[in-house]
Amino acid sequence: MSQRRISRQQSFRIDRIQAERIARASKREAKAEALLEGGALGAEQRGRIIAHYGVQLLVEALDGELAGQRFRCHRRANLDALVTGDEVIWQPATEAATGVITALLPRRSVLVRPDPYHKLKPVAANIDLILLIIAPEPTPSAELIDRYLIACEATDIQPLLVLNKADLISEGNRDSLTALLASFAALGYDTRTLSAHGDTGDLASLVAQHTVVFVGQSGVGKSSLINTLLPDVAQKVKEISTGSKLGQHTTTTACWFDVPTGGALIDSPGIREFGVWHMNKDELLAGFIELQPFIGACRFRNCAHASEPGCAFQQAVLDGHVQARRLASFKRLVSDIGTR
Ligand SMILES: Nc1nc2c(ncn2[C@@H]2O[C@H](COP(=O)(O)OP(=O)(O)OP(=O)(O)O)[C@@H](O)[C@H]2O)c(=O)[nH]1
Ligand SMILES: [Zn+2]
Repeated sequence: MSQRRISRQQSFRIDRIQAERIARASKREAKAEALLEGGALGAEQRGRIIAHYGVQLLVEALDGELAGQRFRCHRRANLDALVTGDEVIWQPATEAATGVITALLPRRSVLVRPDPYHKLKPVAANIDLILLIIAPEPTPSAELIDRYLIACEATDIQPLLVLNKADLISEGNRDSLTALLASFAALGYDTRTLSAHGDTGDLASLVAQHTVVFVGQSGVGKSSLINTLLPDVAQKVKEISTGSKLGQHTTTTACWFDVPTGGALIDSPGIREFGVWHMNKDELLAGFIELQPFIGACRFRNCAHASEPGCAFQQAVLDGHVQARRLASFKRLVSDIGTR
């Protein structure tokens, strides 16, 4: 992936948008402080961020008599960025279905992506399973899968590699697809083969036990899988991504969907692109889990893992501990960031 270069004109635009954002932020925080000073708020309790509505956040109450109900909330000034999936402390206000968020509870995981200034911004929190979807068509690229997995490793969220469109497996592609899945299974990644249009295997029960996101390249069947598993949700995601109901602010922010059978889905166009974002050299290396035991074992400290004598990575390939394709992929990704 190449970093986007920002033209002068674009950068003025970004500065203006940023200034507007700051102005809006101080306004919404002033509102939260006014509500807090007013003193007419209900008891502090736990809630979860479900979506962003422009300056307000939609919070679902997690405890007590309000559990399951949703409240449009302002946020205190001193809070860090809040994202969908965050668990928070909030207080209901006197106006119906509104409230104030006063604290962010610790995150179990967070997905981040770079903003136009290359600063990493959180986009969703507390996800515990990434469903990385591939399919016979579009033809899967092992290197693209590597990149998604690197991004997963950087988040500490468990990935599951799912080959969708099993009905399109034929004599012509069976061996290569089987080998592809096996090569990632050999690294320790869990895999599934299923079909959004047919047998979805244990996907429903997996989703029911987790907070999941679906990622993968365009056309692999993410929408179809969501549609098969959660028909109501698929429709809502569509409305959000076209911005038809909730306004333009929601087009890039993630939304939380409770799954009727348990578990939840967080989805947005931005999240679906997860994994093709910028990564630095340390993250790249950390993302190749099978290389970890060999880090620091090369003879030369600045080893490029090419043809140097005493390269532990090359030796690991010769010894059958590391796949040659994966080492080549790692080196290509490192050289890509070096030339940007
Ligand atoms: N044969 C077959 N086709 C499928 C299956 N799942 C999805 N498709 C088809 O693949 C195409 C793309 O599916 P989508 O669900 O739109 O893919 P997506 O990953 O959501 O694509 P983006 O929205 O572009 O990210 C559609 O024509 C689907 O009908 C499947 O299991 N079998
Ligand atoms: Zn080396």
